[in-house]
Amino acid sequence: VSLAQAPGYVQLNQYRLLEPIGQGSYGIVKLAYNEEDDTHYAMKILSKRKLMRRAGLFGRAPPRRPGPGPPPSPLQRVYREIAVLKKLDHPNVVKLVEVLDDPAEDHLYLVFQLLEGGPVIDIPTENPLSEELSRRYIRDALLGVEYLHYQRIAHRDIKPANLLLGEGRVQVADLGACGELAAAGRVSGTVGTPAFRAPEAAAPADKYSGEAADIWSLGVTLYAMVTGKVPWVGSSAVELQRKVLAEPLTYPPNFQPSKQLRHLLSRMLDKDPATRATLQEVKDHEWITD
Ligand SMILES: COc1ccc(C(=O)/C=C\Nc2cc(OC)c(C(=O)O)cc2Cl)cc1
Repeated sequence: VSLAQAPGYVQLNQYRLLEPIGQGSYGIVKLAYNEEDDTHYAMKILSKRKLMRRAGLFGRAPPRRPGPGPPPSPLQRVYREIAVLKKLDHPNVVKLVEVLDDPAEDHLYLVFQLLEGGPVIDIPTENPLSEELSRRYIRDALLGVEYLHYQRIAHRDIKPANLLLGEGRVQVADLGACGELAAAGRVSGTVGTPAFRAPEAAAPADKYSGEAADIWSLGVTLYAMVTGKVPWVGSSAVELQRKVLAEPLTYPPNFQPSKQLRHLLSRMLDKDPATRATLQEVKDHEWITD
């Protein structure tokens, strides 16, 4: 019996999967070519089994009593992300095109509009962005995050890898960690990326505000754009969290930020969420409106 030579690529409905273009704790993103409309897309591929395994228990038992139940499992979080993404429509938020979810299949495919420029910057780098370019990118990110907050959603994992460049503008990606701003008592500490996570993320959930944490992450992201590195590093999440809480903001020796930018970063990276700049104050800051 001659096995028909399987094609060297994976075909999924009208999509031909091509090379990987993104990788993270969530899974993998591949370039995909749609033969029907002769257009490329970004295909995010998730494994339901892997997501359930990360949940520890095999899919959490639903809370028996009303009120904030246990935090959603990673798989429930993905379905929440999908439901949220379908509702969203803003020039600075990624566009979910379609979801391929075969119940019999372990893989879940999220098809997104391709943002051909990819992440705004890959850190660490010796070639950071100019203040002018960083200003343009962070302005777009602010509009995207403002729209999410208006929809009562906190992103909770803002970082350069989730700010993608397409059609000359930045779009915010990856709502995998997002939380409803309204949901009280949700678990605050465990989402996001440690170097970009707000100092209060480990505080009790009622002290935690998703909006303020997003401003902090935007501040770390802006710092990363202009310096090419993150402000605090640690060999473990615990050591990093300690430094973020205790150590003052410093700049690399050969880097001289403008006075306005230094002021803006000190306002966004205020360790106290209660006095930290609000999104409106950032939008009105002279470095942004320059
Ligand atoms: C060099 O050229 C490149 C062009 C595009 C990319 C790219 O797109 C990467 C990730 N993409 C995404 C990730 C997401 O989550 C983690 C989500 C989401 O879940 O919202 C959506 C998208 Cl699109 C990379 C390199």
